[in-house]
Amino acid sequence: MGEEANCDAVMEDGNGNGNGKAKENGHATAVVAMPDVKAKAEDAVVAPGDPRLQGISDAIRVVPHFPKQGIMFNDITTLLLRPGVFKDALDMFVERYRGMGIAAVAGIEARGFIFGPAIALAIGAKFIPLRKPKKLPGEVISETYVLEYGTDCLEMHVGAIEPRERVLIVDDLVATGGTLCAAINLLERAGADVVECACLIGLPKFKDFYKLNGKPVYVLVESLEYEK
Ligand SMILES: O=P(O)(O)OC[C@H]1O[C@H](OP(=O)(O)OP(=O)(O)O)[C@H](O)[C@@H]1O
Ligand SMILES: Nc1ncnc2[nH]cnc12
Repeated sequence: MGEEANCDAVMEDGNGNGNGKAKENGHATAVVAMPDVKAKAEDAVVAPGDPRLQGISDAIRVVPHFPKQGIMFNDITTLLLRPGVFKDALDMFVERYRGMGIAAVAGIEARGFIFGPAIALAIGAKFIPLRKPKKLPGEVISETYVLEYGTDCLEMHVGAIEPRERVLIVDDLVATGGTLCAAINLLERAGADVVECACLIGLPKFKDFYKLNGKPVYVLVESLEYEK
């Protein structure tokens, strides 16, 4: 697998002690990675035992050796084919972020675009696409990063976010954390207040504890189908 994210990234298992996750069929219940300190159990575990999580976990297909040997690809397109489960995932994010004064949801291309806009509309926030290079027509700021299979770059339109606006970053999956780090950096360079990062899936490479640039990462399910 690829390199670690080139920023401060460690992961909390959601119980604050590295143990006790409910794991079934390859994925675990929701966890949130808290920054800087070992999170207390009541802070860290989100919706423990929520019956929706098992359905979400079961709906994610794991494809071995895609796009290259050794990568266990977590495919969310199978979840998208099941509207009830897709809605459960969106609802869980909306329930968490509604009423938090979030002005913007920033979605990461491409799969963050599947979840981010629906969350944004439901919580009354604007949606900001963080795009791969040379896709946005206006003036952009850019951030280059390392990922599991190469390097990439995220871009955002100048003026998409105002200084001090509260923003949630959304993607389908966190693996090394490099993509989320780049998104955090990009938004903070524009003066935004990044509240949290939200992903459907976190890979167990991030086991025990993580923080990304000091920002919490909320993960619905954790994949166990992972080849070292
Ligand atoms: O935590 P990381 O190691 O940075 O990896 C996670 C990122 O990798 C995947 O996107 P990918 O770069 O494959 O782009 P795509 O969605 O356009 O296929 C995924 O959707 C995340 O954005
Ligand atoms: N294992 C994985 N599955 C799906 N998307 C990914 N992005 C980076 N690693 C991934």
